[in-house]
Amino acid sequence: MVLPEKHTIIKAVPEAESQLHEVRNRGTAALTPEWFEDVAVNLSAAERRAATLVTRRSVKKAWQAAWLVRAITCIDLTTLAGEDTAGRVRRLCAKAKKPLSSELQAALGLEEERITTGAVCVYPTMVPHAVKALEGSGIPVASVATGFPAGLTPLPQRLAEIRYAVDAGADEIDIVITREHVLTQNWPALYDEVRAMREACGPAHLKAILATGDIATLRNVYRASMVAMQAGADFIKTSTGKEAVNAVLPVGLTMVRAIRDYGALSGEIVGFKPAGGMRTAKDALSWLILMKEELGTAWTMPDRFRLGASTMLGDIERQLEHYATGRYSASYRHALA
Ligand SMILES: O=C[C@H](O)COP(=O)(O)O
Repeated sequence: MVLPEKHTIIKAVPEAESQLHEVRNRGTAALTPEWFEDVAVNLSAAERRAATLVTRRSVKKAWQAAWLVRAITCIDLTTLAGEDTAGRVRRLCAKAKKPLSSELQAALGLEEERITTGAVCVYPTMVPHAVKALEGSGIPVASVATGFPAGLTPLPQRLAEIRYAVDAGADEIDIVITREHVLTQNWPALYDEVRAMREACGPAHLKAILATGDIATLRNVYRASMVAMQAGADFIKTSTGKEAVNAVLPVGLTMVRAIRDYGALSGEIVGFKPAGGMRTAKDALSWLILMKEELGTAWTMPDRFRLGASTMLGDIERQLEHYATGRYSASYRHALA
């Protein structure tokens, strides 16, 4: 069955190999506090804006299916568990290479399209397994590093961990920042730390995890976002998935406004990755709406937007299956992701 809206859905599939933005964020030559020290963030205004963004705009039918396909292409399919094994990583990579069954792709009119997730995200010692399993697929391997999730190991070890993951073949490094630097407003220390991490990454893209659930206020979130970007982060990311509060929209709104402001001041482009606690297709749609409304369509593509999630793909598959067949499949059929 080819749906009449086929073209709407096909347009959702980004060009192949577009996961990594070619142009890196150069950051600023030195910490520039004038860009953030006087900025205030109003919590209730951010909450109101985040709530109306997702209720005002509803995405239906073919458009919804299209957006869900786009969401898949932006997922950093993640496993960050103590019980990770080579086998588990290989299964995850197989899912990343083919997130939708051939039948479902055909039912959506996408049989000719190459649909993959945006990346696979793993712990450093799992990188070699992921690199091998994804060889030739063009899917980037992302590795967390720097003492993830707390980041409280000495800096030389954290930098060595980045180099280990890059040497093993990671294309992207998800670093965690020292939350204490934010809580004590020690912006020079945060800038220097992220700069050193960016150096250690070499050609690998750096995603800076701010662990926003740990840094108390939206003002801190805005400031930490600015400092990480000034230090050369290619992406800023909300959370590790291990904090008590992970990706939430008012925080995301604050971060994307910081990306917008930083872009206007520096001319540089930085991507955004909400991560942690996102489980449903509806979550994916909410974040895509936020990106489109605040930063425009270019920020709904995998080179500028990723969804860090270990389990969201399963619900997206179910919703797409419902769209294509009118029936919901049992969730156990989509157990892996
Ligand atoms: O970066 C990704 C997160 O660790 C995934 O969190 P999650 O398991 O809550 O989806």
